[in-house]
Amino acid sequence: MIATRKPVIELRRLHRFFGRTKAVNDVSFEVYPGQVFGYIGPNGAGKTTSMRILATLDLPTAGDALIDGYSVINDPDRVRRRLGFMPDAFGVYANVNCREYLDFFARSYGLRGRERRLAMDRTMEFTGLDVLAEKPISGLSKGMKQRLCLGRSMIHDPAVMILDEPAAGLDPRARIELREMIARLAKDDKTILVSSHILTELAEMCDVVGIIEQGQLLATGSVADIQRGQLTHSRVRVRVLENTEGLANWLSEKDGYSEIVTDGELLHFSHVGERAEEAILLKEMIESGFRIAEFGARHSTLEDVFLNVTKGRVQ
Ligand SMILES: Nc1ncnc2c1ncn2[C@@H]1O[C@H](COP(=O)(O)OP(=O)(O)OP(=O)(O)O)[C@@H](O)[C@H]1O
Repeated sequence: MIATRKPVIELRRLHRFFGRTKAVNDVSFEVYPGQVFGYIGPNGAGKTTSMRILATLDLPTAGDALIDGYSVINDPDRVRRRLGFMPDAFGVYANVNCREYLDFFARSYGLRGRERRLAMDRTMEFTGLDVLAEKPISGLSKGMKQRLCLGRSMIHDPAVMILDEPAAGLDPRARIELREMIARLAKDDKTILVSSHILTELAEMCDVVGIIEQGQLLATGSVADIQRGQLTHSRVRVRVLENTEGLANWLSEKDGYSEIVTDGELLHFSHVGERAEEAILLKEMIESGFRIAEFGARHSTLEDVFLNVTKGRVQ
């Protein structure tokens, strides 16, 4: 389905260096219409830098980034019209209420008359800010401020939205609401690039994720693909009706099983490999005459996968 379509967001061998810091170092990926792409990496990985280049707020040292086929270097105006950028930190003016704030951006995008009123109504309704229209921004909660910032980035109804760590600092309810808003935007056929340093925060809402560290993309694909590409780390717990020590000795002669510990009827061990190997192991245990009453494994979580892919390097 995707292969025949043109990408809406495209990074082509993007580089951005600040002195000796390689903030973005040869990053390429594509995002297709209607996709939500999760851009995940630890602090300082290069997410904001690449997003700012896409938003035409900075220029690459080398390479290019395209929105709907238009280059951020050669066609920044066309890029801006098609794109809404929600920065990780945004400034607000004192003594301005929500309606005035959004109206300011609507005017900045050149919306006039009925078109502007419709854009305001649509945005206020979408973000749930209609009930808070007259409230001064200074009195808004963090979650409401994020809604306002999302509203500001969608006021001109862009096809592409770039959201830089929108969930940072939000409480669980605000996070869920944000996730629902992103899902609604995706359903409206927006193409979305959303960043976070927490994989689990994005896993559910993204079709594809890209993991970046030290300016380099380490992995891209669906969360399931990335998980599959990793060897599973699991801690296995077996309850055997007798001869636990015998089972421990039997297991210690096999490759790939470590940290073997016995505790009465229980045997614990670690396994690094493919999950299917555990099913084969269980079958072999039974065939070797061990009376297995329980067999359970705790597999690595998404967070573990993220930690495995990245090395925690900073520059
Ligand atoms: N204007 C700048 N001048 C010098 N170095 C910069 C500049 N902007 C970013 N950097 C450096 O580039 C690297 C990448 O930073 P960037 O803000 O893109 O990371 P990030 O993945 O968005 O991190 P965070 O999650 O902390 O926002 C960091 O080492 C940062 O210090």
